[in-house]
Amino acid sequence: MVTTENLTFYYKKEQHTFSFPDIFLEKQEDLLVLGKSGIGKTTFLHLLAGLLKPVNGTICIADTAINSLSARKLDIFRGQNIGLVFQKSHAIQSLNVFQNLQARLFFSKKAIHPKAIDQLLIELGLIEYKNSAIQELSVGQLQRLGIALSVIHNPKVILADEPTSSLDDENCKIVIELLKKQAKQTEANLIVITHDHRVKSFFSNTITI
Ligand SMILES: Nc1ncnc2c1ncn2[C@@H]1O[C@H](COP(=O)(O)OP(=O)(O)OP(=O)(O)O)[C@@H](O)[C@H]1O
Repeated sequence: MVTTENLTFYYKKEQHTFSFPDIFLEKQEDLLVLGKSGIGKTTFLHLLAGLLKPVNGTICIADTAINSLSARKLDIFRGQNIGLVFQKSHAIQSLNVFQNLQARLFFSKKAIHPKAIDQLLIELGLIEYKNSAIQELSVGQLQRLGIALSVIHNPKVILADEPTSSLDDENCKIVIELLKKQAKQTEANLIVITHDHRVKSFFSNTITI
């Protein structure tokens, strides 16, 4: 469950103040956040992820008011409960695909059955790249690895920032369907922010900021 109330934020006091609409997502509910370039979509996502602190308002994820947590507790909460998908995968270049997933699990302090990594790689069409170097992956494969890295620890919320903007139509569809499938399997909320209107048809719950 994800709720926000009266969220405002500014980068510097003398700069523009962002006011974001309240959201109320029940368990497993998806949300697509649309808005033109520069309007504050990434800022909103970073607030939801606890990477930025709101000036006013509250953010509640899985019954936890994340803006009231200390920096240390917030880091732990994020590591365990939030999956972040970026436009480009943030994989560690010196590790292979499997090692990246192991590292992600290590940092989230969550244990899963070793076979669960293989299962996820099968679902994301990456099993044959399990021992590949990151540099050997295509853009679509890298984006699918980004999804694997964001869901391997079974987060309560998956937050995706422009996950499709560098992808062709076919990979755009694959990535959105995989995100939705993974969210469903782990009973997570999925929040996608984008200005890519191709994504609109996949979501019934949409807000524009
Ligand atoms: N760290 C920062 N310091 C100061 N201003 C910032 C910072 N990050 C973003 N901004 C400004 O805040 C505004 C909103 O940025 P944000 O990235 O949230 O927009 P966006 O809607 O995600 O844009 P896009 O769709 O182009 O990625 C922009 O004007 C941007 O220049």
